[in-house]
Amino acid sequence: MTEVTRTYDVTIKGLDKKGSGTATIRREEITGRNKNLKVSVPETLVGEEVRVTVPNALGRRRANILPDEILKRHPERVGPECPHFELCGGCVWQHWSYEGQLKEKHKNIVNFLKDKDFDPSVVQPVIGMNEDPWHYRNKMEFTFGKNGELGLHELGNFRNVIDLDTCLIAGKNMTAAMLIVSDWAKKHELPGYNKDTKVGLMRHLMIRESQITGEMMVALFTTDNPENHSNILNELVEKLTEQLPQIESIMWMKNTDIADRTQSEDTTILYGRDFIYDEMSGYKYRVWFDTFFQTNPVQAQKLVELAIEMAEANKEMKMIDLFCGVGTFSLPFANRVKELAGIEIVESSIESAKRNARDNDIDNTYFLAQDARRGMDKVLEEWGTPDLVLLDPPRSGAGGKVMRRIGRLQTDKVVYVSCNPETFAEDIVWLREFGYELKRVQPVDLFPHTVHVELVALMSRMEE
Ligand SMILES: C[S@@+](CC[C@H](N)C(=O)[O-])C[C@H]1O[C@@H](n2cnc3c(N)ncnc32)[C@H](O)[C@@H]1O
Repeated sequence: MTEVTRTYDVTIKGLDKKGSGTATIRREEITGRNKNLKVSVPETLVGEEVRVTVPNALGRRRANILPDEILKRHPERVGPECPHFELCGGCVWQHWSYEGQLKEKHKNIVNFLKDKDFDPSVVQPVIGMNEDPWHYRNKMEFTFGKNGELGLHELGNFRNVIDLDTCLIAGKNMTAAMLIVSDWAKKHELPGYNKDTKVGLMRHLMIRESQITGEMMVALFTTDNPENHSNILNELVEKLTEQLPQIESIMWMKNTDIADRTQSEDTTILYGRDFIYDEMSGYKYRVWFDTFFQTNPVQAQKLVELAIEMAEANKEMKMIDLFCGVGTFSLPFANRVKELAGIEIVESSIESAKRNARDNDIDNTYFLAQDARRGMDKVLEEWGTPDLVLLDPPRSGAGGKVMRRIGRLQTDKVVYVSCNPETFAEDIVWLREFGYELKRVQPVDLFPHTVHVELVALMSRMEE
């Protein structure tokens, strides 16, 4: 029998890493043999019965398909708040009650730890944004579509852009700025960049907004020089600054690289300066367009407070802040310890960390721009041995070499801040080998309505 487009009713059995429901469909192929097709069904929940239409796809073993209909609803299913939810790839769990999302995030952490034989009872309930889990982001990157749309990528399709008129996770002023740029670009029929043909002018729009100082940055990423568009740029600057006087930086970036990233070969300041001031935990930071700065400041501040509490830092201690970025943890810690060494691979972040320390009258820090492993060797040689290590690696984790290096130091405590429970669980296996015990894991939800979760964990050296 020939395989054709067919509709199936399936039960969602689990969730994949992207937060989509998963199910298996047994179906007859052209050869007459029955084969399994694994389907990922976004916007569904475990236990739900859903109807899906599977397109004709011979020999395919996996498919990603939006549901036609939910036949049996999960009790925690809620109506999405955002009108763009169904198509927009920005947040994947708006159909799930916030409480349900937090329980799932907790369960994921517990499961990753169980897999590595850690005691899961040390995992505390996730600290969420229960009062208001919306408009939490201080940075957004929007994309221009090839037909002039401006918004976020379509769910499961990076070629298409959803033309947004609202975004419920972005700060409200950020949406207002996005709409001003969107109207301006459409009025002047500025062509969006086509990723296939590599032709077109407008690529990305980055907006930053400090929730404390209120300062905003608007950065346009394009394929051309601003001089070729000078007749329409004043209009944009006037509109933005009239309606949003808190904007302190408007920039035009030229980016002709094929990589689909917000990077700049040549930056032109159209208005104000090339950075904004932000604040976190009471410390002042300069934030450039390419600075890694925690995107949910309300919750990030909780991470910092938890790390301080777990570390029990005191003025006798020397500590290393590994993967320190611009110093989000370094500055508050530096005021509590004798000396702090920060290590980070991105040179501009280290320059920024040094400047942030100076701006905040902190003079007991030593910052080094180097990769974590070599940086540790150099710090130990030139600066000395720490009494405490704090690490906050990227999603890929710190890796065995770095973790063994930390383990060999035999500090009493290691505080690990993680944005990926899977790599966190893999990394801390190494510390266990060096005699450390997992004492406490406190998850914090920095990204409501997405699958991501952060955590702070305390590892202590076991008594001999
Ligand atoms: C999750 S961020 C944390 C930054 C900082 N702790 C904060 O909260 O702002 C991870 C940082 O690790 C840095 N990084 C990535 N790979 C690295 C490596 N191999 N060695 C050192 N730093 C690295 C990134 O540039 C980034 O700043």
